[in-house]
Amino acid sequence: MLEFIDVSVCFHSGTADEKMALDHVSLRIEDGDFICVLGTNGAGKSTLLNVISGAIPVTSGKILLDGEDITHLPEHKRARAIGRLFQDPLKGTAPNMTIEENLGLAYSRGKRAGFHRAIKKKDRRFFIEKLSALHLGLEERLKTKVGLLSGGQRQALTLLMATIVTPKLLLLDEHTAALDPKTAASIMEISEEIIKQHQITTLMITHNISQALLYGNKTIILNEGKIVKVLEKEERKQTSVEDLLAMYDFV
Ligand SMILES: Nc1ncnc2c1ncn2[C@@H]1O[C@H](COP(=O)(O)OP(=O)(O)OP(=O)(O)O)[C@@H](O)[C@H]1O
Repeated sequence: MLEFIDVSVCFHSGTADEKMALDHVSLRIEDGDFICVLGTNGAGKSTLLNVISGAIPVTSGKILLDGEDITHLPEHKRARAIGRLFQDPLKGTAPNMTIEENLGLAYSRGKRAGFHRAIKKKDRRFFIEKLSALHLGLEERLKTKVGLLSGGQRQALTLLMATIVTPKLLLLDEHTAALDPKTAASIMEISEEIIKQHQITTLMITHNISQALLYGNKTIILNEGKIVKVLEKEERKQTSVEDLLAMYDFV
């Protein structure tokens, strides 16, 4: 379970550019929750994910993961428990390394031998099995350098890398936004399958309102650094895209 207790993030405090990107946010994310995060540009969505991953520090408040205070835990230490995907498919994989080397790195996350762990036959079989499940033919291309893959193939690989050791939390930051509609739909389908199969607690930022009501079990709406709405259960089922558009200005 992830808990935000009165978390604020203020950029350029005390200057003319002062910006309260998160404004006293309190939130409880239960194990297995799959939460879609909506909000206008600048609402604070990426900042929310950035403070969870440790990419930026909080100004005040606390973040607890499974009861442990991770507020000041460095990003690299949180990375063992938190998988993250960005809009840009080029982030998250090493282009000059092969598919199997990239998977090997992700697989050794949290293991003692770390970077230097050699890829064993058993690992290779496991990678082939995982890649086959993506239905992109990548299992035939273990020795291909990742820089040669298309955006969609690369995003699928990043998703696999982020989840090959099941994370406590998965953060998806508009991870299909840069892909063509067909590839985006396929990556979304693969994401949902992996999340469901391993019951991964997930936060997904999207600008697609119908997607935000369709996927996962909760939808939260951020505005000016505050959570202005949490939709779940019956209320979520009965909310339409038109309702949300009428309530909030998602420009
Ligand atoms: N590193 C930073 N330094 C200064 N200001 C920042 C920084 N990161 C974000 N901000 C500001 O904080 C506010 C929230 O930004 P954030 O990126 O979290 O919004 P967002 O909801 O993800 O927007 P978008 O949908 O455009 O990606 C914005 O006004 C932004 O300009």
